[in-house]
Amino acid sequence: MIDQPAWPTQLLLVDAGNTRLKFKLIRERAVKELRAACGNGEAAPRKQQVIETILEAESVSFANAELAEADSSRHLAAVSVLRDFLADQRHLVLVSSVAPSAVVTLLQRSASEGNGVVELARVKQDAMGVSMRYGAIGTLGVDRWLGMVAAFQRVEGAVCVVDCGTAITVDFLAADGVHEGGLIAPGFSTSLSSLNMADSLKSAVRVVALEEAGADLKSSVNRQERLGLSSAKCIFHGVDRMTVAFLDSIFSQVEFAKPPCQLLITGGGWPALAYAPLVNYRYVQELVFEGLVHAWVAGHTEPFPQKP
Ligand SMILES: Nc1ncnc2c1ncn2[C@@H]1O[C@H](COP(=O)(O)OP(=O)(O)OP(=O)(O)O)[C@@H](O)[C@H]1O
Ligand SMILES: CC(C)(CO)[C@@H](O)C(=O)NCCC(=O)O
Ligand SMILES: [K+]
Repeated sequence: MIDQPAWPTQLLLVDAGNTRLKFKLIRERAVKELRAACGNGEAAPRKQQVIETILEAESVSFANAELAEADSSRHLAAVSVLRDFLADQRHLVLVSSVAPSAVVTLLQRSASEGNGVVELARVKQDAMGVSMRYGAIGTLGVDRWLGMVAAFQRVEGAVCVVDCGTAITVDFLAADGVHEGGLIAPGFSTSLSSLNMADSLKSAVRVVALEEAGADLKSSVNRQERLGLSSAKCIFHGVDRMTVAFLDSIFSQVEFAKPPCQLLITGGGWPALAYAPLVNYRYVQELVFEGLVHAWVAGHTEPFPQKP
């Protein structure tokens, strides 16, 4: 554990995923509220205050820079947005990253130009009520861990976290915070692109995806009985049914869990599925951001680059 840094003027939260980089800015006024809720910085934060501050924070929309693998010019485009944004502020950049380390290095470089510092979340075996049982703890994705941390602070009981992005990840925590285990499956777009399709077909599938997103709710045909009469529709419905069948298997595990278990869904891929499960759930688009703040306040982030 490290000494907690002084409270910054503003907090920039960064979720560097496999495909995209997501930012959320907690402005000065909200940081002050958070600080007050956390006492002198040593006490545990009032969890609800953290949640509300994150939910209310403006700016999710200001930069959702697309990251393309092996395309650092796009990384740079994202980072230049940060650079403009962070100039002359005493800011702290909290990062969750499962992206290549070059991404974090770029973030750090631009943050330091603006007199800011970067702290990286790292998976901890036992922290904030959550206990990991992964064999090699360093191999667990920090985004999954932060999602579990945030979910447990919200629910304070058994919970299943489903994160829909490049991958669909599933993690179950028991009521005592012990990680029972998880699943990693390809996300919707990942499954689509894993088929070796001609480029013309790829764009046809994209068009179908857009049409279906709107037509879905109106259609009288059960989603798990839909068939295609074109290559694009066959592919789209194939991947859709595979994804939904996978999710349904998770949801029935939650439904019949004993003792009962709550369901928290996160990730930008969920709304795109336009899918209503039969179990009760809550959708929180930015669970990773909540987890980041909890982890920082509790001293579970580390300066980047690490001090020698
Ligand atoms: N029509 C669709 N139906 C279902 N899912 C879709 C559809 N279109 C896009 N998606 C999913 O939405 C995801 C976008 O969500 P999100 O922004 O959380 O993920 P990401 O940023 O791509 O992933 P990561 O966090 O790993 O970088 C895409 O990866 C894709 O899997
Ligand atoms: C599974 C992803 C890609 C989801 O973003 C990420 O959490 C990750 O890279 N995880 C490492 C593998 C693991 O969690 O065991
Ligand atoms: K993600």
